[in-house]
Parts: sequence; structure tokens; C-alpha cells
Amino acid sequence: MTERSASGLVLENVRISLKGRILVDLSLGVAPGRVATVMGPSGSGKSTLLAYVGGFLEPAFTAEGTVLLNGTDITRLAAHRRHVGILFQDDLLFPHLSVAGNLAFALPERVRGRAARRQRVEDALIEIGLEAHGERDPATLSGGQRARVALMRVLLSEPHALLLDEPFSKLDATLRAQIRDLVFAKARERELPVLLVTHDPADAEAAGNHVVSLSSP
Ligand SMILES: Nc1ncnc2c1ncn2[C@@H]1O[C@H](COP(=O)(O)OP(=O)(O)OP(=O)(O)O)[C@@H](O)[C@H]1O
Repeated sequence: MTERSASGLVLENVRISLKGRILVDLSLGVAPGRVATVMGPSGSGKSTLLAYVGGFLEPAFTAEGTVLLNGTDITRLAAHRRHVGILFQDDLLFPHLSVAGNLAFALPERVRGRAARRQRVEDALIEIGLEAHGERDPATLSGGQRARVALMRVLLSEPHALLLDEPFSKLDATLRAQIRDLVFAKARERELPVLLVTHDPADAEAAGNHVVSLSSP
């Protein structure tokens, strides 16, 4: 891994092609704690761009360019070594684990010992206002509660950046704004750069209008 000085997430001359046709061609920088919103029509490559940064681009695509995270070149690292946290439209909570079990699953291995791990989970539950709900089955939670668990599960994995693919789109308008503000606040607190794919201009506005527009396919 080579080191460069810029902090945050930096994409240099990223060009992603599908069947010989260029889909995405851009450079961008997202400072720690800030959000860049990725917008564009259906099929313009928004999810593909996140997949490239996250290290899970499908083999149908070819890509060139460089991804730097806090100065480290992660372009060729396996997904699990990139320290990038991802939230999708579906929260993907494990149905066979309790809320606390879902959170514990995300803890890094180096948090050792049952007591230490349990404490981290308890602190996390308090942070999202669900301290009384650790033993609940995730299926019994409200949409907003599930969204908070999903966010906290990603944060517990100690990411250095967040990739969000329309994570609020299934929530109603009020809840959507609340969860969005919570995600942005946590990103600021932890100084995480965020790439957010959305169709909603209100998300872009709330994020400070750093918009990356992808063009029609
Ligand atoms: N695994 C794949 N193999 C081949 N083509 C794919 C694959 N995944 C996506 N594509 C194509 O790549 C293009 C970009 O898809 P992508 O999902 O990135 O678009 P998007 O901007 O996220 O769209 P939407 O807003 O509808 O989610 C589309 O033409 C899509 O059909």
C-alpha cells in the first residue's frame, strides 16, 4: 500500500467501463466528516461507483484509476481490508440474531473478552436510544429502529469511510430526514467521508450540496 498525504476519500481519474463503453469517468475528493452525493438517472452507474470504491465491482466491468482513503491507496485491496462501511436500501439485519447479536457480530475481533464486547454493544444500544431493546428480534422493530441498528452495526465495524446506497429510500419523509441527520452527525463525529447515492435532492441539500452527477447511460 502506498501512502499519500490527503485525508478523507479521494478518487483519482476513475474510469469504469461496461462492454467497452465508459460508464463513469471522474475524480473527486470527500473530506473527513463530509458527504458527497452521487446523483444521476437510473443506469448511470451510481451503484457501480460504490461497488468500485467498496471493492466489490462485478467482473462484467473494467476499471482504472485510484482510490485513496486517508492517504492509503486501497484500489487493489480486497473488500474486507478496505475499512469501508456500506449501507444499502435494505438494512440486511440478520433475522436469526437479536438486536444485540447483530451489533456484536460487527465488532472487530481485536475487541477481546466477553465483558468488553458486551460493554461495546451496550454503549452502542445507548447511543441509538435502544438500550431496552437488545434482546428483541429485529423483525419486531419499527423501520426507524431497524435503520438505527443497521447504522450502528456498520459503525461498530470501525470503518474509515461510509458508502450509502439509497439507505433512506424505504422510510417515510419524517423518519427519512431524522435518520439522514443521524447518519450525517455520526459521520461528522467520527470524521468519516461519506459517498451517498440518492435520487432525492433534499438529501443533497442536507449534505451540503456536494453533488457528483453521473450522466445518462
Ligand atoms: N453485474 C452486472 N453485469 C452487467 N451489467 C451490469 C451489472 N450490474 C449493473 N449493470 C449495468 O450497469 C449499468 C449501471 O448500473 P448501476 O446499477 O450502477 O446504475 P444506477 O445508476 O445505480 O441505477 P439505479 O438508479 O437504477 O439504481 C446499468 O446499465 C446496469 O444494467
